[in-house]
Amino acid sequence: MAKILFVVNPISGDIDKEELIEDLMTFCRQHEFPAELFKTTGEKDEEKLKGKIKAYDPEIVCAVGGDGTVSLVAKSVVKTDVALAIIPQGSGNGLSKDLGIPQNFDEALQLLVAHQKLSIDTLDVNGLLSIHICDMGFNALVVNRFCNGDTRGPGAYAWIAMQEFMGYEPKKYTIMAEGKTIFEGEAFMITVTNARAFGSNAAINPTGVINDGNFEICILEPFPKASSLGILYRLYTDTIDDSVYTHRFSCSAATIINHSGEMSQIDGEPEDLGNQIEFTVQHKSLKVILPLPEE
Ligand SMILES: Nc1ncnc2c1ncn2[C@@H]1O[C@H](COP(=O)(O)OP(=O)(O)OP(=O)(O)O)[C@@H](O)[C@H]1O
Repeated sequence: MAKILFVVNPISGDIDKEELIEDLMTFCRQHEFPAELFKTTGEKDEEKLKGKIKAYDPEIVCAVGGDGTVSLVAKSVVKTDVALAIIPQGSGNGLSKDLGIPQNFDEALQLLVAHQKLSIDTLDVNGLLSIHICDMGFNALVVNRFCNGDTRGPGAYAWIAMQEFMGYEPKKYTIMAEGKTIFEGEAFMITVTNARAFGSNAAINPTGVINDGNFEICILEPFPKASSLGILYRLYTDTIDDSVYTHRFSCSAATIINHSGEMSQIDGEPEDLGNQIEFTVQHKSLKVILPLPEE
């Protein structure tokens, strides 16, 4: 039976985890899975988790939290044989949705019994790992304010986005890939991703494939406020390519000059990536636990 380490974030998604931890342990006893628990504290979690994985030597490390918790586990198991499982308990749960992992607790837990393992691509961003979405511009600002605020949950994120939207000034970027400049100018946001959609289900990269050896750069140029609803509609109907304000470019390596030097975000966590940001795909570098293919 697979040896499992559960990594539980006690604060993610504003959800109390005590009862849930009981359920996890009962489930493992019922299925005779050897299992241990690692609770995050928000302080030196990566260092402590790596130590725990080395000592316990699990086959599966299961993230029980939001995108930040999933990212923490991914950093600890990337380029190893240890597989990442996800029980979504966050505000957005972006990667788990993109991977087709059930959002319901009991269904996600059942994946530990019957699943397939798939190796997916990740991104190296100035030496940091991105498993889902890295962006610069408007969303990064909202993520930054969300992470520094006191309130969690999807409502808090949407509230901050509404507050910031009206006054947001687009920033200047230069994007180079495959030996040429592919974009130079102002943008509302630049999203670099291997996946399809944000945790809100807004599909910024509707044709993204998570293990094809390429990632996409999605440019949302400045747009009149009157066009916002139209852009939102396109994001939620997989038709963002039809907008005159967007471009997508597929590549395996790129450099972005973020002229304003404003904060970026990687997988839901604010990051100061400086002015020059280098992206490289890490092909099939992360093993993930997924639902069995449909028959
Ligand atoms: N015990 C803790 N106390 C305070 N902060 C914590 C604790 N454990 C983890 N954190 C912080 O929680 C953040 C990660 O939260 P996570 O992304 O899992 O949930 P979320 O933000 O609610 O959901 P999502 O990312 O899906 O929107 C990290 O910033 C991490 O430092």
